Amino acid sequence: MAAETMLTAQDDGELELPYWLTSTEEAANTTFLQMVRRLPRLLREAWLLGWRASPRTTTAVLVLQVAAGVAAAVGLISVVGVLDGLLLAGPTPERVRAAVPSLALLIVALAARGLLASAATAAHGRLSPMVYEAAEMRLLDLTTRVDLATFDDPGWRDAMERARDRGINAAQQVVDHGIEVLTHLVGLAAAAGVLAVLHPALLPMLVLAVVPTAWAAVRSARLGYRSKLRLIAVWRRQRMLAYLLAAREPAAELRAFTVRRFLLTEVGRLLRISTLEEIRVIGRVVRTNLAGQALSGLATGLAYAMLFWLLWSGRMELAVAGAAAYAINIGIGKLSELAFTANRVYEQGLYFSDFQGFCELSLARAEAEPGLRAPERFTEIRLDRVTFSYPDAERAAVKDVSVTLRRGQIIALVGENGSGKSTLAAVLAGLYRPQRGTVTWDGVDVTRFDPESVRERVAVVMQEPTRWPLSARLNIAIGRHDRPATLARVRESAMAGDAHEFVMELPREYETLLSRHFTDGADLSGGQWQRLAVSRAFHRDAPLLICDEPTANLDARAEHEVYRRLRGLAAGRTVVLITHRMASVREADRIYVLDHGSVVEEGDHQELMAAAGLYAQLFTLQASAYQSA
Ligand SMILES: Nc1ncnc2c1ncn2[C@@H]1O[C@H](COP(=O)(O)OP(=O)(O)OP(=O)(O)O)[C@@H](O)[C@H]1O
Repeated sequence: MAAETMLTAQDDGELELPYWLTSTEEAANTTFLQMVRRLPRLLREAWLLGWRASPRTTTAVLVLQVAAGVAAAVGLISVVGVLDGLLLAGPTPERVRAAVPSLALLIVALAARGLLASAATAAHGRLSPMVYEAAEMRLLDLTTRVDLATFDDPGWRDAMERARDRGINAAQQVVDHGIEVLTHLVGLAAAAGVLAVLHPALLPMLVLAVVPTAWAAVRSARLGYRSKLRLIAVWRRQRMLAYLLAAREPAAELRAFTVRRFLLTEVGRLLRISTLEEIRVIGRVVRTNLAGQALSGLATGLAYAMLFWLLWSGRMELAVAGAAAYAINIGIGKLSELAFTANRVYEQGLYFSDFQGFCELSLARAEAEPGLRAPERFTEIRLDRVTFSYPDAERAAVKDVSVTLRRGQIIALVGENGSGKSTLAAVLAGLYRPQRGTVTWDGVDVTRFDPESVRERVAVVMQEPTRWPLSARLNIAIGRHDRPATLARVRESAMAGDAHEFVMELPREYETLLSRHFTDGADLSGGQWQRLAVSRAFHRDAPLLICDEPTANLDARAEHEVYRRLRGLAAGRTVVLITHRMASVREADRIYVLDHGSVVEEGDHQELMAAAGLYAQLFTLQASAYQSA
């Protein structure tokens, strides 16, 4: 059974996946030192990210956080002053008096730190969602800017999934933790400065105490990231299947084919794999952190032992030792916080690099936008020896095809399933760029036109039209969303597409929301959706209309109507028609017959019938089926 062979988790929890579920990406092999070296770049990127979202708020957060850090540092120095004063030799009132100025400074510093930290938190609270918004918008902008072929590239889709999955959040967190790192750095500088003044030998002890914790944190982050990298394809598939189990559209087929158990088993298997992997990783993370903490504890003990030795051997005064003990305590706290937040920056930086990687990849794949706009109308579109292959495909979907479309003509593309008709239509619509050959509009190569302007001259009725979760009116008007659409115009388009009648029967007529996912939403039948798609294409009012099986779901009357109107529309326009219904093709001005991506016959109906080739075969087969029925 397929489910049996799909995925297996070995006893030790290692992943064994089919080839299409493994990520080809190399795992993160960063070492601790590399992480430390990477930190300044990440902090700079965090700054840039915040700056792009809001320069004012980013500056405010930074200034306030650093000022709060400075106030905390002043507080620390004044505590040392207080201890110094209190632990002096001499009568108590004098010692108290000596400590008073430092105490006053401590109170002022604490109050200032409180105020500054609150203001910083408020500014930070504003900045964080702004960064999220900017990151999400950037991702969506780039996702929609790449050409359609990129969407068929599994590598790009994997990168997009990773960027979507954690990248946007990571962008926000890199900024959040990046700011905290700066604050802790200021605090640490104060503690280290105090210690260096009190006794320089104590400083390395401080560092020694924190290195193991930092190492453990970085190693844990890396373990987690590597495991996520390995699991990303598993999650993607699991989410896809979980969506199908919960979505409305496949609900009927799911029950009719009683595939519930089969799919549940698949989802369960995928979940099991990720659970096993996560349990395995968490075990290793806990062991790593335990080792880090034990070593840190040992080093802290050593720092205090050194302090006692300095005191015992008379190398340090009691007052100084008291202040040093306090500074060590604070310093270790600051260093731990710094290690923790720096590691958070590094950890999120790994996911953030997915976000950046995706942005770079998409920018490289973004369509070129030459300044020349496609002409409003054309007389002739010519495809000359065009070849197009999908990414990773072994065989070209369209091979060496030459086609000429003239204004006012109806051109039909026929052929068996998979012969390349839809792909050729997509090339005509400017959705795919051929790898070989040229497409010219009145002699000008389309690559010289802004691709968006080419597509503006084309209206397409897709094989599976998109069911936009919008009102019936907008589902038609979206065909020309850039122009104001009066209800009268929308109604006209609906009439042309034979959709007006059923729309008027909907509870709120043109304002009815066409989505069952919302209250009061309505759904349409397959044929009604198709008529709406035809209306949308009519509404687009473009010189080139491409209809990819526009009538597959239509009843005989509706089909007849659509073709009658299509013929009417062809005057002054060009219509490309893809259909398996040979009777609808008869009246086309020119028919191209495709087989395995190549044009094998062309001509009008009479010529092709006379040639007695593939077209005649397909036509006679259908005609005889009708006659015998
Ligand atoms: N997005 C895609 N990615 C990879 N290969 C694809 C993609 N779409 C189609 N193909 C492949 O390209 C070839 C031509 O497909 P196309 O959809 O153009 O055929 P068609 O003639 O329109 O078929 P049908 O009559 O079934 O609609 C097929 O072998 C198909 O497997």
